[in-house]
Amino acid sequence: MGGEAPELSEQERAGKAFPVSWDQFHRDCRALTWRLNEVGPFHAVIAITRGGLVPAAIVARELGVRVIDTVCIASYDHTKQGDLQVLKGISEAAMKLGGGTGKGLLIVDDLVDTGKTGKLVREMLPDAHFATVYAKPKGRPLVDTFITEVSQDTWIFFPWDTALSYHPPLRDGAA
Ligand SMILES: O=P(O)(O)OC[C@H]1O[C@H](OP(=O)(O)OP(=O)(O)O)[C@H](O)[C@@H]1O
Ligand code: HPA
Ligand SMILES: [Mg+2]
Repeated sequence: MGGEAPELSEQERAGKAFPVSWDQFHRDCRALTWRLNEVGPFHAVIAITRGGLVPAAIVARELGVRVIDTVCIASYDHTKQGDLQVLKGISEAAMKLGGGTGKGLLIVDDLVDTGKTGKLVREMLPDAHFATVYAKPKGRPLVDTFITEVSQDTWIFFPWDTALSYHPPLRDGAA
């Protein structure tokens, strides 16, 4: 009977919550672009889907880059990380722009956590510049430019994954 404890999701293990609003996310993406503007110019932006699509659009708009490609990777099923699956690689046209190694290309993602996703994309484009909006300590060494670091035991809630909802008063036991 019943002995096994239910496996905790990464989010449950994380413990701390870091909710990000659309407004905050937009400001953080603009701050990221200020830093990237010192590093570029870039021939193209490569968004790691799906989370990288939103910052990639904002960053590309600010930098005036109109060539945007995707690398499509699935790993987290809501909050649990499984094996990484590359559903779509980098296009031939973007590869050509980066001279086969990614030189002059800008890879964008919303965050690095363990760094597994970033590592895989870096292997595809070793000379590209890798930027994320947020970084956790384990993944941080993989990133060239980021804006905000949060602790490894923090779960970031993005605005496209969340909705406003009722929150009970502290007096009634709200955390
Ligand atoms: O550093 P890691 O531990 O690899 O985690 C970071 C990756 O995880 C999330 O993507 P996810 O796989 O959940 O897919 P999504 O972007 O489609 O939501 C996030 O957008 C990063 O791409
Ligand atoms: O902290 C996180 N928030 C949202 N998605 C994620 N994918 C890996 N880590 C995270
Ligand atoms: Mg992602």
